[in-house]
Amino acid sequence: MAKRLKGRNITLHDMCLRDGMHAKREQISVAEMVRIAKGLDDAGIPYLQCTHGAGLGGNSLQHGFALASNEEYISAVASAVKNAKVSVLLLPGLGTMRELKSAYKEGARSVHVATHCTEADTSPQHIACARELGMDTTGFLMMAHLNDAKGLVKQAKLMESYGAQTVYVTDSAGFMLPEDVTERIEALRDALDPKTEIGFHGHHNMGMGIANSIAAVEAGASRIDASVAGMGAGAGNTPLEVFVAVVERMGANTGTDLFKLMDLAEDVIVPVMEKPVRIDRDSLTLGYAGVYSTFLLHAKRAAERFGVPARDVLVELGRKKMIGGQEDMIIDTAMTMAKERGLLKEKTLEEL
Ligand SMILES: C[C@H](O)CC(=O)C(=O)O
Ligand SMILES: [Mn+2]
Repeated sequence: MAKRLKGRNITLHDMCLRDGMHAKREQISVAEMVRIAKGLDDAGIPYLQCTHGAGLGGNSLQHGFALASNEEYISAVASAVKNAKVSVLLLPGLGTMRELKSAYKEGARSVHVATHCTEADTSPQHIACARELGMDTTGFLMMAHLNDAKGLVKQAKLMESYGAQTVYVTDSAGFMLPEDVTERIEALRDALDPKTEIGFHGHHNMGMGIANSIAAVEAGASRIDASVAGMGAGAGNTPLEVFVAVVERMGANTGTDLFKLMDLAEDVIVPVMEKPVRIDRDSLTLGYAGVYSTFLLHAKRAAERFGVPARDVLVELGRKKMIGGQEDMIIDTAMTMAKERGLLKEKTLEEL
């Protein structure tokens, strides 16, 4: 039987030093970042993302404070790697063009400019600025399950018109099933310029990270985000070394060294994790209910504070279709639920 991905080239983008920051409550040290980045570089990973979990401008009360500034992380990692390109995440509004220029100065050469899947029109200045700097520029449509294929095409075309060289379908909630991915990526592939690359960023909350990324490649994506050992928000990103093993068996080329990646996962990244990044009751709920993976630890904290099960809070956040940037609504939701359940007395509410 012919190998389904025979001859396909896949460009991998590792996320463990950016999405993985969510799983570590932003507490990865510069030394740990450098060690992991060297390992990724040595294993042939072409792009690795490294910033605060929420990207440039992410250090804040809302999103938490990292152990170092983005500039410190980027500069240390960029000078430690030989071949890999260092990338950053930028959510327009949280990160600014000033911060993008500063990241470039420290050595960042690629950027994911990220917007909600219906709000590409908040990104033209940041995409144009990245192109002026000569960066590899991606438009990154988050929570893509909340827009249908036709709607996503409209948003992707906007990003392409602003100068994005790649447009990503981003399954921030780990909600999608392979057919959802196929439909969206095929629609983008049909509508965008053949020179524009298409990417897919998956979360493993429903155990679909590998299957969804394969569906994306089969439908025309050439760039895949993943994390060695899966270190990322929720149940983590598509586990990179597992993806490499599977697609190699299917005949694709990633240009990476699988055994080096396995060793890096086992010997370096897993020991750095605070808790195992895995599918458990709460991370599975993220996927099932369609909730932004980044909300997991915020929801667990709010649930504990107000005595409501985290799963109930997450289901409610999914029902309300809360999106990135609405982190304060997690506390509001948990508090309202506690009040409705008679767990909060008015006096206690005032004290809060
Ligand atoms: C800020 C988010 O963590 C971006 C991301 O990785 C996603 O939406 O998924
Ligand atoms: Mn993510």
